[in-house]
Amino acid sequence: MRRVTVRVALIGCGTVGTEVARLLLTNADELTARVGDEVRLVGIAERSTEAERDPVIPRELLTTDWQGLVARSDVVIELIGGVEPARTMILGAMAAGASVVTANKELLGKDGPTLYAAAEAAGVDLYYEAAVGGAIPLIRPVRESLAGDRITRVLGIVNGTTNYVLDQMATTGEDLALAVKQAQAHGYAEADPTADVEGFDAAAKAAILASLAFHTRVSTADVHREGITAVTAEDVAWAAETGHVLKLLAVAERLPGDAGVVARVHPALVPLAHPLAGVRGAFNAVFVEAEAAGPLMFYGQGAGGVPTASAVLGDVMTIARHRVQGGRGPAESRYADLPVLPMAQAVTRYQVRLRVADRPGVLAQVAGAFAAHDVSIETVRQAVAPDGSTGEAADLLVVTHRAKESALAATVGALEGLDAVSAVLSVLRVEGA
Ligand SMILES: NC(=O)C1=CN([C@@H]2O[C@H](COP(=O)(O)OP(=O)(O)OC[C@H]3O[C@@H](n4cnc5c(N)ncnc54)[C@H](OP(=O)(O)O)[C@@H]3O)[C@@H](O)[C@H]2O)C=CC1
Ligand SMILES: N[C@@H](CC=O)C(=O)O
Repeated sequence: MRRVTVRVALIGCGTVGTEVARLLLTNADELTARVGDEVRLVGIAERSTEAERDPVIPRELLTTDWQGLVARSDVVIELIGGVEPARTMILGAMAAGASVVTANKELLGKDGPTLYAAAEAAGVDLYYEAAVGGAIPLIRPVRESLAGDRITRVLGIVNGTTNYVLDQMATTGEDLALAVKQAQAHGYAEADPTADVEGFDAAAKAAILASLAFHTRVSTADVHREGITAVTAEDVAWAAETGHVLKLLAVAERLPGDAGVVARVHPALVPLAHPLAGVRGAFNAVFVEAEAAGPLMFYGQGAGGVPTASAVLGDVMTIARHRVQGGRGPAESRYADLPVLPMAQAVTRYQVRLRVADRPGVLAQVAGAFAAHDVSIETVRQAVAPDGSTGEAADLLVVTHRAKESALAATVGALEGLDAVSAVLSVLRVEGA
């Protein structure tokens, strides 16, 4: 009889866990053949063994005793999400000698170093490809394939739910609340979708990517975060009117001269000609720019049980091969230890929409406010609302060259102080131009 070499335990059998179990069970022979020894799902820990499950899940695999399960496993897959009890379970698994696969970006973004340290101390693997970009191979290229290069920037769409919601708002005119409900029904959203729409999920992913890309510890709290709840139908319409589409972007940059790292998540205007503009539904796409490799684009399904399960299984297979053939995955690398700088240091372009008095000299006053704060104007034009409405006042649309966030904030303050400006209607960052 074949010796069981790699015993796999699953904790959490929801949207992703069910699909992971399905792949492990239905493809067991093939996975075994690829590893060279048996890969077997030995148990699934859940809160209750009585809850309704997909028929693919054999009841005899279910247990509520995660500690007992972990004690008889070589690889533990954590798919419950959240900080606790997931952290305790992962640390318990490692202390018992098991390697861990997790998709838990919330925990990694808040407390990744504790997990890395525990993996190191126990001499086990920690893999988390599914934590960023769902099915897209992204962590491994950043952590391993680009280990000999110098990454300067990571820019992309890393949250499937918000991309789906903004896409629905732009293409069907649906409102945000309804689109979020649909994203939940598709299995894209987090257990609490606030994590998606308020940008927490994308911020955690930005922190994970920035830490790996810049060999520096960046936690979720270091990431400037704005979600999509303040995005209005008018913003979406204005984006289209000006040849853009609104996307929730994650941007992490190494500043020139290694002055530091800035990581941010916010809605941004993307020009229609840019590849990110064509990323629809729950798909994700991430540009990684490295000094030698140049720009690389990673694209694919960023959320959903089945695609995410593919990434989880890839990690299980890597660990299984390590168990059979020897070897270990990379440890945390934070030798660069660059300062993590606040949003005020970020540099980008802006589109500012202003309502001004329709009288001579106003344009000069507005231009003066930008110039006084060293923000260079690229274009300025009188805007006509997408619904064609006009009034006694005029709306101006100002697009700037690249400027520091602090300079733009000071400019907006100055504009608000001008009596010719009755309102700053919107300020949106422009990326990818
Ligand atoms: N859904 C997606 O598209 C993606 C999800 N992820 C990540 O994957 C992880 C799982 O997500 P997802 O499958 O969507 O989440 P779900 O909420 O669908 O599933 C979580 C499962 O874990 C169970 N669970 C919760 N607490 C415990 C516990 N203490 N002990 C045992 N089981 C528990 C839940 O049981 P109960 O039903 O009783 O609450 C549920 O079955 C999360 O970290 C998420 O961020 C990553 C990429 C994509
Ligand atoms: N809720 C997340 C799931 C994948 O990480 C998303 O919508 O991207």
